Amino acid sequence: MDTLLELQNLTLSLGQRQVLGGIGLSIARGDIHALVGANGAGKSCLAYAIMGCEGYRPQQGTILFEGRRIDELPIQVRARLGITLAWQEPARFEGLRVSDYLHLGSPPGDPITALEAVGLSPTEYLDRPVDNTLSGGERKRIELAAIITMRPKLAILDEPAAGIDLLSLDELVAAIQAMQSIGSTILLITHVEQVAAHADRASQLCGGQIVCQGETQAVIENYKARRCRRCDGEICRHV
Ligand SMILES: Nc1ncnc2c1ncn2[C@@H]1O[C@H](COP(=O)(O)OP(=O)(O)OP(=O)(O)O)[C@@H](O)[C@H]1O
Repeated sequence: MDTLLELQNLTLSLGQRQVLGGIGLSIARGDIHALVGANGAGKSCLAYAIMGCEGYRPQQGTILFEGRRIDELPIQVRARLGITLAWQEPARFEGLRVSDYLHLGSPPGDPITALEAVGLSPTEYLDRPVDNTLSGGERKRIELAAIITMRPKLAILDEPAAGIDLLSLDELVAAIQAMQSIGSTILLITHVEQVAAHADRASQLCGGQIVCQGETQAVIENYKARRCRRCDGEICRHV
């Protein structure tokens, strides 16, 4: 396997609370890897730790990206190496138009193709401001379009389906697959089975620990059946 990202024994405490406890995870280059788990399982914290967000530096463990240790590197260096994160709450930029936003940093991809990939009409959206005059779902799609234009090596998507209407979930999946087809590897954090089901592999998180990983459907079934190693093989108390 050509491993893009490898986490070894990653442990993160915030204040008195341990939110990640000895995470081991490998993600293959080119894969969509789904991360599932109940509210509070630690999915977003893991995303922030990989991205290098302020305040989320692990106390223990190693993060390897393309075989290079990155856990001591600041967020902007990790971004330059090709890691990007789409936050659970999509960004607002008062005064910035969608076309400016999609051209920020002169990304390699074409903003028009990217907007079409997320199901938004370029003629209708390019001149609109990226502020609260857009719905949450529209901002979420525009953020995904920005990632498509960036062509990162690793895109971490935190709940990309949040705020996306049920009928548009297939379009969201198509946009994620478009990212994959242009070479990005995707860590896909989602509660929506219809979206997670399209991943190549998956991991299940409970209480800051990976309790199951492997073939996507098997992990989803394990999660839905509430099987959880951490909860002593009993019904998971956290689902
Ligand atoms: N800055 C912080 N300080 C203290 N505790 C935090 C902080 N951020 C998150 N936590 C706690 O860490 C745990 C994991 O939170 P996280 O946001 O990673 O969960 P999640 O799996 O993404 O949940 P959800 O599905 O609800 O988004 C939670 O118990 C949360 O309250």
